[in-house]
Amino acid sequence: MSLSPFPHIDFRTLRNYDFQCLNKIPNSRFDVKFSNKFRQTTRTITKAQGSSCIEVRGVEYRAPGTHHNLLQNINFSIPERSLGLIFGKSGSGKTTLLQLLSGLSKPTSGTICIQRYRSNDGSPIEPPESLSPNRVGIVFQFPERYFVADTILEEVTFGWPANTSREQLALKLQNAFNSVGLHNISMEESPHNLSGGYKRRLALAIQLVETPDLLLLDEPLAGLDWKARADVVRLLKHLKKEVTLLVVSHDLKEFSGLVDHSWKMEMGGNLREEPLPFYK
Ligand SMILES: Nc1ncnc2c1ncn2[C@@H]1O[C@H](COP(=O)(O)OP(=O)(O)OP(=O)(O)O)[C@@H](O)[C@H]1O
Repeated sequence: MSLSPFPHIDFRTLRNYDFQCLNKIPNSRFDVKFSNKFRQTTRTITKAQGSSCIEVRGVEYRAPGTHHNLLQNINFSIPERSLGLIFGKSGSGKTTLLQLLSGLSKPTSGTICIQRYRSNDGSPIEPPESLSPNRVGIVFQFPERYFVADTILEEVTFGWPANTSREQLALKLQNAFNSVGLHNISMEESPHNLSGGYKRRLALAIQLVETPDLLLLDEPLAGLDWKARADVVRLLKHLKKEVTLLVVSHDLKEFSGLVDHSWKMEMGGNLREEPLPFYK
């Protein structure tokens, strides 16, 4: 029996997301889905977005072959290089939303715009630059279940285009591994032999080699012991200086020190802004 929560997705190809369906609009800023009011909605968003990395407006989702929406009129935005957290009961629709944001499924209506406003050296980009689809990374819940290779090197480079130069690859790997504190481990080791916390670091590194501007994380602390949890939280605190993070988690206390914006997903798929409870 497959453990995958997404049995329809071939995880072997996931790192080469097929986003072509999302690039229909020239200069579209990675607009996913367009209701009949698409043009009007897009104009409104352009005015409103300031320096947000992601703008979600009026997004609804109904799974194919079903009759009710799993997500209802979702609206939110996240500024660049900040950490947003979505919490809420099991079954409320959090993972479904991440799937839409990552392009794995398409909204029934509404728009999702992901843009970057600064270049890597921090200077502003004018006008805002469209993100190519591979600028969004996603780390699924229990990502280690989907490790497929015998060595860490193969795991990280799985699915990379054959024409990537060795120099390019080495540089990207070095940066990603430094970011997650994996620089001291052997690339020849099996990913399955790593500790729980190091497996999560590797899953993050796999996404970071692509240098995404937006990284989505589904329950990044699930199944880890207290030490590994603290480790991952520290790591994310460091990472949000480089990349915009959107985390789905039940672990509010652990994240309370690093969350910039938070939303609660209500049962039935309604998202509303809600500060985290205060923890001493
Ligand atoms: N393809 C689908 N067809 C019908 N219903 C679906 C489909 N995918 C998800 N659902 C339903 O949508 C609801 C939201 O699921 P989702 O996994 O997004 O919730 P969640 O908030 O992430 O839950 P958890 O915290 O347990 O991961 C659930 O009731 C689920 O059964």
